[in-house]
Amino acid sequence: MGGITFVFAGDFLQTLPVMPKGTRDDGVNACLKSSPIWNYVEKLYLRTNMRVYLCGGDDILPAQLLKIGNGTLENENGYISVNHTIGWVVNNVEELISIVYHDIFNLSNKSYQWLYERAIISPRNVTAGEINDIVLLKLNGHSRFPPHKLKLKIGAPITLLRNLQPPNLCNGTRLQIKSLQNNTIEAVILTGPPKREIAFIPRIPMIPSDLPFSFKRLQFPVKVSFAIAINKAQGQTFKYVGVDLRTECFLHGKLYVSFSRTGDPNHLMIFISTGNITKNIIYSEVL
Ligand SMILES: Nc1ncnc2c1ncn2[C@@H]1O[C@H](COP(=O)(O)OP(=O)(O)OP(=O)(O)O)[C@@H](O)[C@H]1O
Repeated sequence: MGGITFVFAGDFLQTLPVMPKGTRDDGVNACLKSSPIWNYVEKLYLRTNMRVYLCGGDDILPAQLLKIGNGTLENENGYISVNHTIGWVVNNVEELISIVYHDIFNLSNKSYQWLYERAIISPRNVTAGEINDIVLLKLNGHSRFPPHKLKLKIGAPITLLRNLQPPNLCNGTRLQIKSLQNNTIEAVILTGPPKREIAFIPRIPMIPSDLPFSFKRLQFPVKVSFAIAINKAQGQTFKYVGVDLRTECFLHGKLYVSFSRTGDPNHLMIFISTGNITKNIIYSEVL
């Protein structure tokens, strides 16, 4: 390797690289562990769960999370039963929203921190989108753009979908809308070192990647983010988290990622459409 030292950081309990329409083998093959260089990597381990430690938690939650990640908390059908050592099971999606976004009608009176420290996470973009629509309806004001295009309201959190101006404005950066113009969104950055800085987001040419033919549209590269997909939540830390399990986690590591975004089980609310039992898929070959 020409004497250059590379440092890789990762957690194989978490989701694998996303391979569009990929099989289990495709995901596993894209993982660093499948690379020929893996045998030459010196492994170092970080064993303290800092999220839980900072919340003053004991060893119960970290141990439970590791069991979920390693698949040792499962019963024989690959399902696990969720109890208060992990989080609190709520009765429906409305309850999930009203606990995580308590008093959302008053958003304009809440601090910037209030929005920054909470999120609902969901296995699929479409279910996250449904929750965003429900929460947006609770906010005062009208959507500035025609609803079939993009529903946005002042005060709502948004996530950038493109690298606009690294390092401040990257794919995944969260912001809060301050004002909406026809061709720009004024927003305050919620995440990372530039938090609290004001940014102006323009419409940019975007080419949809999920269609069999390609065309360009001038669009705002943003998505409302009261609720986000689990893959977008990976790497993030929140104080209050709602996990929407109306649909099951369908790939390796998704359940572990969703349950490990906060350090306090009393701040983790979970809605499971099948009671308190949910699927936990683990690919043992990447552990
Ligand atoms: N040594 C530390 N001292 C204080 N806080 C820390 C330390 N390490 C991590 N944290 C805090 O713990 C939280 C998780 O840290 P970080 O995101 O770096 O961990 P991670 O292993 O990448 O997590 P994950 O992969 O699960 O997303 C963050 O809020 C971070 O600020």
